Amino acid sequence: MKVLIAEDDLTSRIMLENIISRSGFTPISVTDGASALKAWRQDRSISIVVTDLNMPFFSGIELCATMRQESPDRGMYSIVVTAQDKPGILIEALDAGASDFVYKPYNPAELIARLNVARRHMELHDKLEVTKEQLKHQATHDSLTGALNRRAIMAALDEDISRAERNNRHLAVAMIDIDDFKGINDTHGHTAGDQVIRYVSSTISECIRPYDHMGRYGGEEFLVIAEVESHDDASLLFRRICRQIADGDERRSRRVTVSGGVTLVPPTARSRSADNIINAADSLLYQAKRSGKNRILSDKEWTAQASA
Ligand SMILES: Nc1nc2c(ncn2[C@@H]2O[C@H](COP(=O)(O)OP(=O)(O)OP(=O)(O)O)[C@@H](O)[C@H]2O)c(=O)[nH]1
Repeated sequence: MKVLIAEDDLTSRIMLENIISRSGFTPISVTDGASALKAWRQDRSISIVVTDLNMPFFSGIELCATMRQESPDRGMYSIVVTAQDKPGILIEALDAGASDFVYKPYNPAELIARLNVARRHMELHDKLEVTKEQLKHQATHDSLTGALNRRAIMAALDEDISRAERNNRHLAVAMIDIDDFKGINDTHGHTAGDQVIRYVSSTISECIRPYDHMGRYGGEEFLVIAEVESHDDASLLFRRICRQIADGDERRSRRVTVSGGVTLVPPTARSRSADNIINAADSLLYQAKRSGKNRILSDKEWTAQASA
């Protein structure tokens, strides 16, 4: 764990460096508050700061206050060290954002004990951050496939519609459903059904680009949002997905196929809401199922078929 030392006095700085490295930390030394702030901004792995109070240009209290104001959520533990015994200085430092305060001359053992408190504090903070990330992931991802869950893919759809409008881009939105999935469950069991869901999910994500989105919309239904150039571009992409799912895994005793409906959202279609887009993709999916399955039908293809 790195400890940033801000101390203008050479003797005090060397003493701090010794104590800090003997306690198993990695010391990083600077000689004034402004350099300390710069180092802290540049290196996000610095979480503990030991600072002198009076330094040229920028005091230890100003340093603690600025760090707190700039990054209130960043894990940080700051210890102000001073020989100054001005009444109220301890309260002033703690109120400004310092975590601890030590008077000089200090007992090295006491400073080490305080650094160990800082270490425990930061370890707990890091564990909480990991748990927070895990909970965020669980809240937005489907546990079977690891894909975005319904709430998250719908949120992505809203964001993608706005971004596509802003950037004058076309979006293709597809609803994809596994064919005869009930039969797979009934014949091969629920676990085999789950494997098929995972296979379809991973195949779709392999076929789209990193900035496109896909999520599990329902049991065996997936919503895919891709940025495309045109109708033809969209048809090409979803035909490839459909083919890849049907042909991609030759080890399967039973061929897995999907059907889908893909609707193109041009940048000018400002009035189209997410619900409206989902309904359009859903009714094209219904037509794809009715017209024989193992196909993904776009609105252009459907219009052409209907008027033929
Ligand atoms: N194994 C498994 N099955 C699921 C899951 N979620 C939904 N299902 C099943 O998916 C099946 C969906 O069947 P249907 O809606 O009748 O559709 P289908 O058999 O695919 O028929 P078509 O859509 O017309 O091709 C149901 O039997 C559900 O129980 C899941 O997480 N795991």
